[in-house]
Amino acid sequence: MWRRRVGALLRSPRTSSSASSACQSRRHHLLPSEEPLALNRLARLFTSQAGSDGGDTQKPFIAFVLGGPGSGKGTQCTKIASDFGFAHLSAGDILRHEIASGSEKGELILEIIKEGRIVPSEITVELIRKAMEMNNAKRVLIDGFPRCEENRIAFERIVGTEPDIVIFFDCPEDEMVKRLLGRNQGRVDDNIETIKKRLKVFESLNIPVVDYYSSRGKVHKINATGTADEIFEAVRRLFSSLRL
Ligand SMILES: Nc1ncnc2c1ncn2[C@@H]1O[C@H](COP(=O)(O)OP(=O)(O)O)[C@@H](O)[C@H]1O
Ligand SMILES: Nc1ccn([C@H]2C[C@H](O)[C@@H](COP(=O)(O)OP(=O)(O)O)O2)c(=O)n1
Ligand SMILES: [Mg+2]
Repeated sequence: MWRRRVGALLRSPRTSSSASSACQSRRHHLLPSEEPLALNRLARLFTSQAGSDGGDTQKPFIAFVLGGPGSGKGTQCTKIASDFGFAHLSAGDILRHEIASGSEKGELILEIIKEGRIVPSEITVELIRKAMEMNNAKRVLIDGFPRCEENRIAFERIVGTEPDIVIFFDCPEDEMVKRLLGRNQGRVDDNIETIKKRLKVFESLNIPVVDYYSSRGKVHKINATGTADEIFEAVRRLFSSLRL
């Protein structure tokens, strides 16, 4: 079911009209023989223990996962996906996938990420929307999103819904810097100059989003110091208490 949906998505006018020219030409000339490859390539974007239920289009349970760069969002999301049957959509991974595609949009994204800035929300939200549509999971973690007020508003406008909960991993800055400098994933933004810019962006643009959701009673703050397993114990208690 969802493979048909993805096939349609790759051919859909919306996809081709919203894609940049380079991205568009790639999709227009996608040969039938290449389509399964493209579907598999796109499907690898997310890790889903929930698996797609192949047809239920009710609104999924959505958890936004926030925290500074290096606070452990990706590490904890992997554990949550595995233990609680969530699809893990990492906004950063989705953007890096677009970079890897060689599209014009990807080139723009790369320049922005190198400078530690935030990608225009229409780009990020459209990519997240497509990943959600392809996945069709009942439970979704959106990792590293929203990064700013514009992200939040664009999600509500384009996806048409709000998160059920927001997880905020609270980690001291020096610990985040230490973790990022030790991440060794070859990322263009894990150098001290860019890290400093990203931390400023986090304080100035991301924290106000946490405050917004706090005012609506949606934030669950987790102390993100200690080992990954120790932190996950608190995460496990939280998710076990949810009526999923
Ligand atoms: N509790 C922890 N203690 C020490 N290192 C951690 C911890 N959690 C994650 N890390 C490591 O820190 C780095 C950043 O973690 P990651 O999950 O990518 O954070 P984020 O997605 O918030 O940037 C990774 O190298 C990861 O292995
Ligand atoms: N909602 C988002 C998420 C990430 N980005 C950009 C800006 C971020 O510094 C980079 C990397 O994001 P990612 O979530 O992978 O970064 P960390 O895992 O927190 O280190 O991507 C964005 O512009 N908008
Ligand atoms: Mg991450």
